[in-house]
Amino acid sequence: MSSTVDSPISSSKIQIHQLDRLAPRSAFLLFYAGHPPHQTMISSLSARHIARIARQQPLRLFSSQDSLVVTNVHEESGVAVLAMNRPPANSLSLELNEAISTSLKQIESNPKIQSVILASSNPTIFSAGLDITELISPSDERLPKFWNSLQQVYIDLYGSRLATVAAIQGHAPAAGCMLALACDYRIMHGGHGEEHLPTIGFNETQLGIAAPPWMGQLMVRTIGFRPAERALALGTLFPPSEALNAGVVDDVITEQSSSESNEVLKALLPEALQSQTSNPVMIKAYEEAACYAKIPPQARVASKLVTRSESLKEMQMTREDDTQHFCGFITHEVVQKNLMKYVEKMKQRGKAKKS
Ligand SMILES: CCCCCCCCCCC/C=C/C(=O)SCCNC(=O)CCNC(=O)[C@H](O)C(C)(C)COP(=O)(O)OP(=O)(O)OC[C@H]1O[C@@H](n2cnc3c(N)ncnc32)[C@H](O)[C@@H]1OP(=O)(O)O
Repeated sequence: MSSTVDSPISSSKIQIHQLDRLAPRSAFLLFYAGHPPHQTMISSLSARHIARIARQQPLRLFSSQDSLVVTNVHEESGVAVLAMNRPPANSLSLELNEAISTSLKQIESNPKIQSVILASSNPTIFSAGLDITELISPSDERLPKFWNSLQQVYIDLYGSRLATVAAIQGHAPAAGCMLALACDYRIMHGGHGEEHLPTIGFNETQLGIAAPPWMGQLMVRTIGFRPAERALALGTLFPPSEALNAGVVDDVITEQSSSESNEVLKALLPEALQSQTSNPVMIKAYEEAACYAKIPPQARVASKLVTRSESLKEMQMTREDDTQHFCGFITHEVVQKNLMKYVEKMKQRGKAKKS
């Protein structure tokens, strides 16, 4: 038996072939069909259940509005998109970190996909870094779990078999910058006039904290020792042109979106990102991702291992110590005071903006 299900969240159609007999592979089947996956919800439905609903009515696996991450794959070009979707600022909570790792692994499990674009459904913020509320008066149980989930995102992104391209539409401070630096290629939007320039960098010292060694070293490996040493100490947030000059990003796109939407992007982007089909950062990110996807994968992955395996090994070896340092540091009284002050300032700024 074969039936087709109209997906409410993308224009793609899912072919369901003899789904009743594919119980253990149902999530895979949906994923291969190009449907944005959401592991929790998919795994909570049995294949038999899905098949029954599929015969009767359009299948709504999840709503893109309440997914922390939205994904889609375009097998023809070998490119996928993984977009963070946690309003208002894509700040990294335990759950968002886990969703990024899970979705990346799901994309990796499709042998037809060679590249992934890491993007944001927010057109002005790539990611605001760690969710600062995770750091204030944290519980003893959640804090190490939270940090572990961030380490895991780094390991998964930096060590991915996929070519990873960061489409940085807007701000990317601290751990938001880490996500971008863990990718293979970074494209940043040049901003809309001098007053609305997005920035990228490790601003931790401005919050009274310091980037952990693996994050700091990521900047060192990207822009070189001396510039990184200075940027880390000062907590520099680079506007686009400075980020390009320093080598924090590989490309800056200053042109405005055109009115014509790009046909490939229409097929590639998840519904939550359909407004970005004429966005020059996305267009460039797709071109770059497709370019990587054409390189013989074994050779591409081997070359990535040459530059990344040592630091990944080091990360694995020091991971537990890193978690202990982090928890000790964050729960220190002085650090807690600094963080509270910072959040207070952030809230005041938000209020002033709204009034
Ligand atoms: C020896 C070893 C020791 C190891 C020790 C380790 C120590 C820890 C290392 C941690 C490493 C990583 C750290 C981080 O990532 S910390 C987070 C850093 N991020 C920031 O500082 C960004 C703060 N946000 C901003 O500057 C702006 O919001 C931004 C430029 C991103 C966007 O500005 P915009 O004007 O467009 O938007 P708003 O400011 O109005 O923000 C919208 C709403 O989002 C909320 N928000 C923003 N950022 C965060 C955040 N990071 N966490 C939680 N919430 C955030 C903001 O409050 C607004 O909310 P409301 O709409 O409710 O007002």
